[in-house]
Amino acid sequence: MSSTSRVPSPVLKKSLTMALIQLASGSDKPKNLSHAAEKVREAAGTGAKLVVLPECFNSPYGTNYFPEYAETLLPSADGEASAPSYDALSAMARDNKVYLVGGSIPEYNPGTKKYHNTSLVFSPEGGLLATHRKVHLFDIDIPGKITFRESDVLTAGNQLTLVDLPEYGKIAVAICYDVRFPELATIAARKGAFALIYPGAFNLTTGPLHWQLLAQARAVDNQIYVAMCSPARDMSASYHAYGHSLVVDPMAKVVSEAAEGEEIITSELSSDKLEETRRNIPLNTQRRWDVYPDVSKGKVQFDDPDLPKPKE
Ligand SMILES: O=C(O)CCC(=O)C(=O)O
Repeated sequence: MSSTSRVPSPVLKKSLTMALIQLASGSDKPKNLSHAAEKVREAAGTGAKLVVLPECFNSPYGTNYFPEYAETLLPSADGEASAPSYDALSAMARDNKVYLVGGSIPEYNPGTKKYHNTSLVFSPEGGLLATHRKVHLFDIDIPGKITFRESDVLTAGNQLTLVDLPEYGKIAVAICYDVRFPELATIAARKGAFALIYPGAFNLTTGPLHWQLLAQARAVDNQIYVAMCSPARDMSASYHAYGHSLVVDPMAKVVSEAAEGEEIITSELSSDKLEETRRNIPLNTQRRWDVYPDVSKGKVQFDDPDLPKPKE
């Protein structure tokens, strides 16, 4: 007979207002940081307690830019870490008393001499809660349309990232191309995440086809919220981001969506919607572990020892 053991449901302890900032960034890093700070203040002013910035919010997006814009989050052998974006993000979270998923920034690790695409998550007190290095690098080649090889410059991260927001519950944070890998999302959901948050920067080829589809797919598979936060589109930049930051609910309905330009979108995440979805479509009690394995069992890496830790 079937084996239908339950997996724990994601817990959202109380309603949470989340804001995604579809930020317009350029080539001037200090300006990008001060502009992000203004927009985080504006987002917090709407009542948002969780604020999300896009992938590479402090720099233009492109392999040629990563080394120039990279910051050292880990101290180098001969000195301190130099991370203006870390300090700016920490201040944005603290000044506005919000949880902040700081999009992503190019990171240089002086110990390994490797570059990463790294997301930093801060508490309302400004403390670092988590660091996610993009696990799946964006290497694609669609002839005549888009060729991109992050792996020419970047090294992939080695862990799944779950972040506990004590008053609310757990979120999972991953970056852009990571959304294409359903295992990561399913493991996070089975470990109790109520939302998957992806700072991302899709393009004008794959964006119209896959951006919303992937967000809805991860939501419908896992019956949790999914948020994808893009940079604003800038047709004068070398990379044209798709935009359309969006939030999808556990029924896979798009509950808020931006257009292409700079915009803040907010959504209310509710435990009622999570519970209602799971009550109405009870996948959670219908899984057949006797027919296929549970991907969340077995070795899952959550604690890459090489990751930057909070500054003292
Ligand atoms: O998966 C895609 O089509 C786009 C991914 C991407 O732009 C990224 O990982 O930065």
